[in-house]
Amino acid sequence: MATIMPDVASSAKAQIGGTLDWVGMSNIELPLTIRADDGQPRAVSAKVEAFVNLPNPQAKGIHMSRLYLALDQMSLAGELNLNSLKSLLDDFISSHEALSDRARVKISFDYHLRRSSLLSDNSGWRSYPVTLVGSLNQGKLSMEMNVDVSYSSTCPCSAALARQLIQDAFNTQFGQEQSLTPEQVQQWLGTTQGVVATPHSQRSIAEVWVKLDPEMEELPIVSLVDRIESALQTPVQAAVKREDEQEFARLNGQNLMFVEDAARRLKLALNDDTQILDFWLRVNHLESLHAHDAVSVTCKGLADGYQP
Ligand SMILES: Nc1nc2c(ncn2[C@@H]2O[C@H](COP(=O)(O)OP(=O)(O)OP(=O)(O)O)[C@@H](O)[C@H]2O)c(=O)[nH]1
Repeated sequence: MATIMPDVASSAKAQIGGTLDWVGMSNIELPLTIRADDGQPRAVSAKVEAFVNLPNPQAKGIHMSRLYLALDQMSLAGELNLNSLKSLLDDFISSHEALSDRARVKISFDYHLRRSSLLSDNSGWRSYPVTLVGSLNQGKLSMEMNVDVSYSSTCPCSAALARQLIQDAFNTQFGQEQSLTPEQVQQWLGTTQGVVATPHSQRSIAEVWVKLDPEMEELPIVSLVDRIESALQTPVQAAVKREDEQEFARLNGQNLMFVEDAARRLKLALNDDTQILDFWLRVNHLESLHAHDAVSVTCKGLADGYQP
């Protein structure tokens, strides 16, 4: 005869009563197959947080194994897309009938994309940290996605100061010359005395959160990364030959950016996308001039939307 095991989650009362906003698990290890908007199913190694609420102040606890098994089933069932996320949240609630009326899941993974070189006929992998957050609140579904994009930012102030030093060096070198030829100047410009100072650039990170239309079927990872990179113009590169490096230098010189400029570029680009219901973004310039970072934060500005 099977032993009857005690089940305190169902039978015991809470020692101290009180409603709880979220109860669940974090750092759940989960292999998943993601299908984003490039149509290519891709295996990722995800870390997951899963929660339900506990509105009954006397209920001892939730059933953690049920949340875990619903996630496990999703991982085995096929590709993760917005529909499977919705069913997962429904499972969280239905497996906690009479206990919970809200559910939340957060799935974090790195998504690799092939990126073409700037000029040469090459391509390589770039990795983008992605987080999906789905929540179900008394039947109301909300889907959010975050992607972090690395790029290069060259300081406009530093560029102007460097140009002034170059002008000064030109005056010192040629100020007394009566007959200066273009060849002389061109030759001089190709030396380190000619370009006597260079502006500083920094590795920069745009953290972008978007609210997705729950009716959407595909995860818009690729279109969001493309939109962000094309607004910034200087994404970190994968495969780089000399012609690509020279083009990168040109793009940096033609897209000088303070942290304010980068945030405004992204705001404009995201406002243009009708699939994005709301957004919040933070750009971080990991300065090379000083040890602290320059940061700017903005959002779409909806009254009931993301707040800065
Ligand atoms: N609720 C809760 N469970 C925890 C916690 N830490 C570990 N667990 C364990 O999670 C395990 C799974 O819980 P349940 O889902 O209730 O497991 P179960 O009773 O076998 O499953 P059901 O019969 O479906 O309820 C239990 O063995 C708990 O001890 C905690 O802080 N809260």
